[in-house]
Amino acid sequence: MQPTQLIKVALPIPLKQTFDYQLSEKELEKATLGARVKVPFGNRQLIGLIVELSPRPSIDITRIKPIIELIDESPVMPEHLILLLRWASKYYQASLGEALFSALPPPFRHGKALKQEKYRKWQLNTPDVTAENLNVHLSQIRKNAEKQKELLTTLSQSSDGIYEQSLRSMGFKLQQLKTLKQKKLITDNNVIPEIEAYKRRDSDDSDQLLLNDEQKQAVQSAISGEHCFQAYLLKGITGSGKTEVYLEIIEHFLVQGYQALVLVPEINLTPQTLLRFQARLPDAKLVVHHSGMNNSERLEAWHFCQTHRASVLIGTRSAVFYPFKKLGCIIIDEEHDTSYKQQDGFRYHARDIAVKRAKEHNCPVILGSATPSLESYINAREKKYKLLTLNERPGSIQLPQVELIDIQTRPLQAGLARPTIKSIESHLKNGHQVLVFLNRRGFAPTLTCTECGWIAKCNHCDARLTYHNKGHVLRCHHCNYQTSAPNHCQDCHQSTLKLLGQGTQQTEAFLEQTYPDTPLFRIDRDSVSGKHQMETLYHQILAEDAALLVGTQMLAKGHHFPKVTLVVVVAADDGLFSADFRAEEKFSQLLIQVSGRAGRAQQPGQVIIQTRHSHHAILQAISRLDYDHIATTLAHERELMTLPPFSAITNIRGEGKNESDTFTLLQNIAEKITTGLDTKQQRLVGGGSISGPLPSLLPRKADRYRFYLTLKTPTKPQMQKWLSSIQTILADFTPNPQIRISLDIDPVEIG
Ligand SMILES: Nc1ncnc2c1ncn2[C@@H]1O[C@H](COP(=O)(O)OP(=O)(O)OP(=O)(O)O)[C@@H](O)[C@H]1O
Ligand SMILES: [Zn+2]
Repeated sequence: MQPTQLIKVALPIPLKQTFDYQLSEKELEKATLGARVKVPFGNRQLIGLIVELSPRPSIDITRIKPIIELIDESPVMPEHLILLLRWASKYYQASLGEALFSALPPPFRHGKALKQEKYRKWQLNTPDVTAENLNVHLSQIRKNAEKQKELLTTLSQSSDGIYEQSLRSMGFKLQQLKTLKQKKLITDNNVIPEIEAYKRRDSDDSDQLLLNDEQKQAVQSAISGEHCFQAYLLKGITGSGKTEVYLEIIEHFLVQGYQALVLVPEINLTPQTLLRFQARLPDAKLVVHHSGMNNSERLEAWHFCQTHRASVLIGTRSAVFYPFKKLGCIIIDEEHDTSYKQQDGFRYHARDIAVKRAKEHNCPVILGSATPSLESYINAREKKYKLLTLNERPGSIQLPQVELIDIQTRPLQAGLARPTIKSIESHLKNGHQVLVFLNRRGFAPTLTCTECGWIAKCNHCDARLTYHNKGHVLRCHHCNYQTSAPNHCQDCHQSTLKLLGQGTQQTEAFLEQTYPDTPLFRIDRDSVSGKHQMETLYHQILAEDAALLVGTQMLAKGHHFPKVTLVVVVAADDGLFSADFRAEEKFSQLLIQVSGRAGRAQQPGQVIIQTRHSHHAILQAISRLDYDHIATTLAHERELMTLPPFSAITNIRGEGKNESDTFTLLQNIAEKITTGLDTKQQRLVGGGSISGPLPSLLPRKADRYRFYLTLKTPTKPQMQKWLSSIQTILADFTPNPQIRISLDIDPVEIG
């Protein structure tokens, strides 16, 4: 066997290496990088991706097994994407195979064949067969094979071939094509259908808004670099028209024949967003990617991007891995949103990958937000990203007035203070809409006994059970355990049970009772399932005048409800005090986003934030909607404590059924890592430190105990060096099926 008949294959398994297989000569002719193969692996058969042709063998050549089948004759994944995922799998310490296969649409993972006929063109086998000598060849075809003759004649009339799809719609069969090919009369090749160039529309079109000066300036800066890499942070207050800026930038690149990738958090990929893009870019071939799509939709979207038949892809996190022919720009909307971080399996950060990707494609990337992540904030401050700012809302629209109402000593009704209720009343009376925000579903988060202090807790998690009035049940929001709600205390058996705290159902019940004639819409994960329902609700809300909207962040982020003039935050303090060093950042981002839903059209907006800590500096700054102050303060604190972005961290998580075994395993890993650091390595990793094991924020979830270790180094490259040197240490801990160890690089959440 020649080494040239070998390939390296990445398999969707946690093992980090790639595997050698051999091909027959015939297979070798057809094999390409990025094509799939079916291979034997132990006593299983797996689908893998070819990541190297003719490599040097990594094991004794006689032990290399042949593949079972070559599935594709053209790549399902282009080379540039394989390179990107190779980098990402290294950075995030995942196996290359797992990274590649998590990027591919699911049907590809299961070995489904790539549909080629749409793109296959057939023509005469020139120069042997031509229109001039056609009769000679026709006479070689069997007399009664009329269809074959007709097919050959048809092909002779087209100089550059005919798509297989067109031939089939003319009534020709695949078998006839194959027979003529066997006779060497015709040939086929895969071609990419041309797409029409995008045409800029007249600027007097009604869908196109006249940008204000700030917007114009932002667009100008972002397109001035033309086609070369530059990251921009578009910091624009809520309702300042960031989307219009994105659209203008995208159009600039479409006109030049480029494609655009737009990443949005799951919650923002609403039909309104799509309509807005379609209305503004009517000639753009738009495709979407989100978790609710079925397999064939995903496959089609993938094909369309790969062949440049789609010019704009709007998608959630994993859209960052779509193949593009000619990528012109990347937009990351609400770049601070933590849903860009994948929280299990291949734990990548789509924002960071997108920036890397823009570098590879040599194109600009625009990160937009009213409340940028501290990472991007600092990158802009250090001039790594160019800062573009929008400080005003277009037209004469003002930012809302924010008022803090201290509820420490006030009587509350269903969590609402008297002045809050009064304001709600006055906005409703004026025919406006009120959005009541409460980041907790269910009726009440705690059921307790007033006699003995018993609290209803989940049997499987370290968490309280939430009472849901629908069905009179207690439910765990972490593992979905559910039980019917007791009428007596489970400890002292007295009927002295009491519900504490508010969830959306309780606020809904109270408001429904108080304003029986006002339409009320509750929007949370229990009441709204799926995009269509949200879409219907959205239209109903738009059609109403005075109305009450009660909901969780599902309602509070990214939406544009023009009639909402009052936003009420029922309980602001959840999340202000937490062991998570990012808690204050996330808290401020959410509250400023929620506040930004008020007064987005002509009517001025008002925001009421109820809190028990109205003097807290963060809440004070939120009430001025002064995110800059918050970001600067938090950045200063992080710098003092050398926390990210002023250092790099990695969490090594352990999850197991037995608490002490899990703890001990992590402790042993920590010890091994510490003793493994000789002085030279110490220098290399900049005196990196390791802490823990500590219990996760939720120490037990679904009967598994969770601990984590934290590695910290001054910089990301140092972290990368350290991680590659401790790989063998981690691999040495024989995989214990009872305990799962995973690495989370640049984590956004503690456990
Ligand atoms: N130049 C403009 N002239 C008039 N209206 C505009 C202009 N730019 C944007 N708008 C309108 O302002 C509203 C808010 O714009 P958009 O949704 O783009 O803001 P945003 O910055 O993305 O807001 P958020 O971050 O709060 O989601 C929209 O209704 C939009 O049509
Ligand atoms: Zn639970």
